[in-house]
Amino acid sequence: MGRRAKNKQGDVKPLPGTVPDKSSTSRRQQSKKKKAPSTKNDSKSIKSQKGSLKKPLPAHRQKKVDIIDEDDSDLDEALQPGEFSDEDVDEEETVKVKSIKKGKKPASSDDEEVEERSGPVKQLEFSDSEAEDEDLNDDGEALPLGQHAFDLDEAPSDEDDDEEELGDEFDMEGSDDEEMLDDEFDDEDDEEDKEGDSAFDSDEDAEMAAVEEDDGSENEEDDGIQTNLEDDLEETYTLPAVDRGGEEEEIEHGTSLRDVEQRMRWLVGVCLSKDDKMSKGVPGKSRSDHLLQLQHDIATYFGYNTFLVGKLMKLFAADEALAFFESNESPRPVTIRANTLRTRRRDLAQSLINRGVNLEPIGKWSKVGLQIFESPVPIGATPEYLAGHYMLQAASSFLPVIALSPQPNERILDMASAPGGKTTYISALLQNTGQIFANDSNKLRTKSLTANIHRMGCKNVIVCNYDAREFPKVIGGFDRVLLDAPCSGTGVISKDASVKVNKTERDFQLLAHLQKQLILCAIDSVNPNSTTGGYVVYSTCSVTVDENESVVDYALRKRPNVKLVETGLEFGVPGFKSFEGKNFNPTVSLTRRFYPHKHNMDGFFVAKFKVEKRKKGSKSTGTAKDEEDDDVAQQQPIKKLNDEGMIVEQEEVGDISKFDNDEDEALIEESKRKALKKKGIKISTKSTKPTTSSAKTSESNSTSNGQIKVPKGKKVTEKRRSKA
Ligand SMILES: C[S@@+](CC[C@H](N)C(=O)[O-])C[C@H]1O[C@@H](n2cnc3c(N)ncnc32)[C@H](O)[C@@H]1O
Repeated sequence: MGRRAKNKQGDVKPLPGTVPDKSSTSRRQQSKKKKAPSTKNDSKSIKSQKGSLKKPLPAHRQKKVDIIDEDDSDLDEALQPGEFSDEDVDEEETVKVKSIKKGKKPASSDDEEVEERSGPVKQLEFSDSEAEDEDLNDDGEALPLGQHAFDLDEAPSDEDDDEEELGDEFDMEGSDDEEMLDDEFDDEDDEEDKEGDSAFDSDEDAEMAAVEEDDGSENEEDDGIQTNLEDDLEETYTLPAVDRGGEEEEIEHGTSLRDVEQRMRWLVGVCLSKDDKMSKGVPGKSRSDHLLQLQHDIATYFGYNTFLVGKLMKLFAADEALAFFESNESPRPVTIRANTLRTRRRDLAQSLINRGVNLEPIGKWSKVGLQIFESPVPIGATPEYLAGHYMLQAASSFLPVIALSPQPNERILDMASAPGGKTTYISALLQNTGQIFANDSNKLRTKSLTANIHRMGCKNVIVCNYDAREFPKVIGGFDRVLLDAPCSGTGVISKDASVKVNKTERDFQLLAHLQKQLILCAIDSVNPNSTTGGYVVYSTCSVTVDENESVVDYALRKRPNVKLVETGLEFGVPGFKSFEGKNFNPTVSLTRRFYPHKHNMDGFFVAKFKVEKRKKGSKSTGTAKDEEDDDVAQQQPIKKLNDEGMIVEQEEVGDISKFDNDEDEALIEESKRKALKKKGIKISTKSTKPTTSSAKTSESNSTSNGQIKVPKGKKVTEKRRSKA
């Protein structure tokens, strides 16, 4: 059981919709509650997954690892609403980590620790040589270090355009067709729609009405009710939230959090029961009633708003939902990524072991990851860290880069890249060849990005500061594009508990809208003629369907020239093919979901698209902005360069497709002139006017395929690759 919510010492705090009946039977019934049997066995049914990180030790065996990352000290200020970054949290100043790895004796006292540190240097054995065999992925391309080839079937084509309108994106109605999340190793054909298993997807009301009629009473004291809990229960539970119709009201005064926990576990067992008559539950109450109470109890116990609990419960069966919420109460493992531009993982591991760090490889799926169990030194301030030998990086954050599978000499766009965990990984996989355009719309965050790029020794990165919806107008024709989208952060609640209470339905709508705009821009920024690539990877650190499968399905509908392909990831559960009554493109099952309770890593989502050439006369040739016609698009200000090359808000949303090269050139010249002036070099205005050579420069700023080359200036921190 995870740690309790903050309000554990007091009485149950009122939460919207968690309603006790203060006056009548409900209250009376509450006082008669008895401990419910634990549903721990139910939770056990959630399998531990391949690729999972090692589970945390009990709290008393945990020690602190100090993580000090100076580079990211300004990230919190810089982070804007809706811009949750998994990396930010990875690089918090202090993180509790698991102390001792499985099978190793924990240091039980400080003396023992000292002894261990000064003892003989441990030798790590790495079975996976970092320099060895070059794997090939399913497209025949060489997989970079840290990746394995998997024999995966070719994804079915989705060339047939689905003309379905985007009308019900935000439909929150209950579903009668919701998939259970299957074990990822199950054959897809074996996947079953387990209707009714997933929280809130079964409507039992009609049946329960019949049951009520039969019973002739809703009174739980009715002797006629038979449950298999009777031996244990003198009296049964009540459903206070349900008894008051779920209205917002003061709740359950005097009910301890312990009582709520017990009822919550009991409710899980009731909701999982296959018995349509709900004989294990409160007489006269439907499955929906029990689920509603479970939602309220989870919200109360773990300190969420009921809206978010309801939204997240829809993803899981009741026992898995509880496991998910419990896992959000404990920290994920501290992991680092060895920077192969500066060192090898085995050398890094040895150096850290010499400092007394207890670590081991992250798992077979990565050749560069290390899991840190305990460290006597701040892991974000070791000499190795400062020298750029590693990045503090959540395990989940490796996944989109592995899926992207960048190949040497390619041109890559990382659309939302700060603070650069993934950018620097891509750079390492490219072995400092090619070019990475690392973009982020948040100017302050690009500082951390730039700092990380320098620390890690990345020489192939160009930092840009645009609203990513301006791509590909800024520059296009990329071999691969990573869109690690701004999201709600529902996958990283263990790192940012504020998500529990600060998200509304509107937030999810706005984020999904932005993500849909961004994904079309990502697709349009890819060169479909790329000989080595032609891929987009979309990822979020959120588990909601709105931000994941819905966005992917939207992209498939709007861009008939793209199809989903295998991510190449060894584990993760398939994305939902349908949700809340809405069917997605069946290939959406090629996307992968990752969960804290299954994989012991942050909740994450990864999808990989192959971008093909557009067929002549095919639809959807407009920009992402053209295609979003509701008011949300208009709320996003477009930015442009000021005369110092800085991004500034533009009052009117102009047509970004109408780039004015002359105007750009004048701005660039003016910017150069100011920069020189700052250095004390004065140039007459005359000399800055376009000359033949500058005209040539201007000309050469447009490539044959219409891309606008990025001029040398503030935004360009590294030289461009010659390939372009
Ligand atoms: C999940 S974080 C990216 C983390 C990053 N990929 C990494 O691995 O370190 C999302 C980022 O999107 C940026 N962002 C938000 N809206 C954006 C937009 N319209 N265009 C570009 N970047 C945006 C935020 O500033 C934030 O840094």
